[in-house]
Amino acid sequence: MKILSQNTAFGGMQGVYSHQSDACNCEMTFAVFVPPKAIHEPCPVLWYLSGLTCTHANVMEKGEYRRMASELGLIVVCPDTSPRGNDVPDELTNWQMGKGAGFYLDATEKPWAENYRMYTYSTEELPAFVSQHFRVDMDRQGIFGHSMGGHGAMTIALKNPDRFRSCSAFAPIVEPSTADWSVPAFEKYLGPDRAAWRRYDACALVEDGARFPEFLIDQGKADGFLENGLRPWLFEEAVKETGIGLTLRMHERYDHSYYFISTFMDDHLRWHAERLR
Ligand SMILES: N[C@@H](CCC(=O)N[C@@H](CS)C(=O)NCC(=O)O)C(=O)O
Repeated sequence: MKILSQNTAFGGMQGVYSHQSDACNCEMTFAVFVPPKAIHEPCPVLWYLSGLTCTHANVMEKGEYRRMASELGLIVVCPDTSPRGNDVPDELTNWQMGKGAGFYLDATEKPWAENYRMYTYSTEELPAFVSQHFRVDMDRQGIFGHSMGGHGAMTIALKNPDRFRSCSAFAPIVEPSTADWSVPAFEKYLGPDRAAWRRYDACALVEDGARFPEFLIDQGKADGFLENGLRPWLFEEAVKETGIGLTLRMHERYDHSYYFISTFMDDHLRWHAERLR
């Protein structure tokens, strides 16, 4: 593991690290915040998955999670959103595909399948690596994210209900297989057979029988992507009569940015901490 930076914050440590990833076939960077409590005992771990165009750094710099994570004793891990490097295929002029747009899936189509394996990376390789290098209590894991990362968090929780005790999302893409900004990417990563897309679609997973106890979703009503990209009401519809709990909060005037995310960050951290006790 390479240490790229470590800074003391709120009595804990915000670090940025990199390692060679077998899943993505490239070097991957990630951020870990370790609260002071982890000096004495293993702490619960919360995975934050970011949205389109992001790296590990956006939430680290603008998410404002450290004070509350420190207080609650939560380790927060923030992976990158895609493979990186000069050898990794990309669409340079398209921010919804390629680098910064991994969609937390394992691509099956050329030329993407060589590197774009963010599902395996975020659910297997990175957790194994983090558990080796940090004092994490892997029996207490939660997952959350924003937009494309909200989609990642919800689909990963639905597919791994025994591993995660809590899940929440800021402005998630709840049905990427029908949303404007993800259909072209799914076609390229997964091919034309839409049956294969359902494993990476929260609404479809629920329709197909996947279950998770409950979700918290916050959504801004002034979010420009609400109508065509995000559409949380589709998930509200999908969970009806399934036993899945949903707290969906729609907020007047808030947009899609980190001003919105940081406003509700404390609520999400508390939501997770209560379920990771
Ligand atoms: N680049 C896009 C916006 C992409 C965008 O809003 N990305 C969100 C996630 S979906 C984000 O977190 N951006 C980085 C940031 O705000 O720091 C545009 O021009 O419309």
